[in-house]
Amino acid sequence: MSAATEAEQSKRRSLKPLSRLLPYVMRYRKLVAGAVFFLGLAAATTLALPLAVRRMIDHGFSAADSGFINNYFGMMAILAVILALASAMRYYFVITIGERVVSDLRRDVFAHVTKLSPAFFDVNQSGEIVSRLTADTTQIKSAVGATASLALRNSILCLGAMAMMIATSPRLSILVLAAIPIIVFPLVAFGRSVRRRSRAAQDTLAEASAFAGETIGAARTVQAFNAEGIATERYGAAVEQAYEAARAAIKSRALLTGVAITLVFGSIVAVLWFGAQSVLAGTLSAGTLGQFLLYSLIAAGSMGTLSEVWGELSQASGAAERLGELLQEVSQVAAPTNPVPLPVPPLGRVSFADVHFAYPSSISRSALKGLSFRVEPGETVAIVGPSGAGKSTVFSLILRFYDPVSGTVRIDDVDIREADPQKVRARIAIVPQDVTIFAATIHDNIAFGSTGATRAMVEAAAEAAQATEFIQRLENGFDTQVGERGITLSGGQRQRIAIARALLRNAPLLLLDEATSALDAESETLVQKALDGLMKDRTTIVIAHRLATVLKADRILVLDDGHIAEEGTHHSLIREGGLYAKLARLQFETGGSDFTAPASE
Ligand SMILES: Nc1ncnc2c1ncn2[C@@H]1O[C@H](COP(=O)(O)OP(=O)(O)OP(=O)(O)O)[C@@H](O)[C@H]1O
Repeated sequence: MSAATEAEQSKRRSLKPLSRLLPYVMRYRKLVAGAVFFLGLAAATTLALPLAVRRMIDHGFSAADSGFINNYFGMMAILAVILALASAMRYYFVITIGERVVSDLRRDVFAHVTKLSPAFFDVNQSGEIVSRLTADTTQIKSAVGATASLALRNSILCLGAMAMMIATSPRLSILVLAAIPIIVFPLVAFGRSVRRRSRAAQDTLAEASAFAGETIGAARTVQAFNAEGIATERYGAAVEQAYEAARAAIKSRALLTGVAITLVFGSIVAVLWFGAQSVLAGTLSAGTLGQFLLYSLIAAGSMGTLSEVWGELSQASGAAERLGELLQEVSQVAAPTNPVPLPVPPLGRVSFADVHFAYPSSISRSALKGLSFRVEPGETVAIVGPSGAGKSTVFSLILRFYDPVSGTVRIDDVDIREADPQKVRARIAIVPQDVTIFAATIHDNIAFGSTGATRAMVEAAAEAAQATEFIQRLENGFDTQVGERGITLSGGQRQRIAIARALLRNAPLLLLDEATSALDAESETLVQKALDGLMKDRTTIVIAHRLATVLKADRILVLDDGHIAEEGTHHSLIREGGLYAKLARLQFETGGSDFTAPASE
């Protein structure tokens, strides 16, 4: 085993990460107090039962003593009722704590993750994060609730039963103590192998699940390529592998159970044999032996449970550690302690001053190389340039998804690194190329990001975005539920929803990434009209793909390899005969409507 995996193993075995959960648990002191009280009561009642049994055996069953026997049976019945009540209450408190803590944890992790900068999402898969949010928290739920209470109950029972064993018969207890190492050592060794194998089984299953998630998410593509068979085969093979891994784990576990029972009961039988000899010799009463037997059964049973619980707790500890890492992740674009306020009313001015930038995930390749430009309030500026020139990167920096390596990005004359990112983004409306539609109603999709928007405002935005007509034709109008990722809407409809969303936000600065996919003439006209309404009276920076858009712009910035290669109007740039003229010529020659596609040459 390599040093790294060994370190990882010992880490996995440590339960320390579970202490991270303590503050969550301690928020609910009353629940914890209730759980501990009933846990103690149930354990004490269980430990009291064998005492009653001994008195009964020793007293013997003779008809003359029916009153005495009745008393004892009455007491046992009362103990049973207390045990039942205490167990029910313990269950209620313990499980409620688990559910409560995990709900809080899920909310906290989600809130934290959604605030992390895009640099985090460049290197972390969303599927994995979601799995942490669901699978890891579920593991913690059982750990904090049921498993922790099992561990505590059985620890109390085990210690209590052992103490009672010593009190009952010190001589027999010494024999039991001598047997413990014989039982424990093989079990610990076996337990390790079981854990290793269960871990392997879990990992294989996680891989199979990831594949299933990806394939089901892309069901359309899979069917279009007739790849259902291959996908099923691959999934089948992965599931089979997970089965084999699980079977290996089950085998070791079965063996562990067999060995454990043999050792534990073998030892008990041996100890009892000695006990029986003592009873025969008259040095021990039969009742005491019975009492001892019951305590050793309780101790053995609770030890068995503890060994199982240990495995579950160490799994939960791994989950707590992963979630802890996620919670410790620091956003790279946090707000400064004393943010500089942005001027009121907003101006709508943007400037880049000698901005150099490389994505954190590919730091050696500069995406922007000394970019400088200025966009004045109310201006419409088009950015054009070959694919990969850095156009989308400009938008990402304006939105402060990333910070420049050097140079300054200013909005309304304030360096956005010194402002609160939320305040900066509140001044920006964006219509991206790939519109994100959520699985919600049309109304909620338009109102997304505009808290407090009234129904009338949403409808007015839809009207201005030329969307009312198609929305009204939907089954439930604005209350129609759209499918995941807006799958039930056409491309043009999705764009108009995005435009309505941006209109409703009513921000002074509009970032528009024109869609490259061609719409039919009617949709195109509607989208164009909607956009004209949106761009009116605000500063607009548009990544332009259409001639109509560049013709309308006050100014065109031609971006090439992370810097501004040319600047001017359509006509002046054509006259210059540089990169823009080449891009435009290619467009006319091919008759296409996309400016950026012809990147080569
Ligand atoms: N998240 C990212 N992580 C690492 N590199 C990136 C990331 N996004 C873009 N890049 C790289 O940065 C450079 C500029 O990309 P950008 O997306 O800004 O180009 P673009 O001009 O918008 O291109 P297109 O017209 O094709 O969308 C490219 O070389 C690209 O590979």
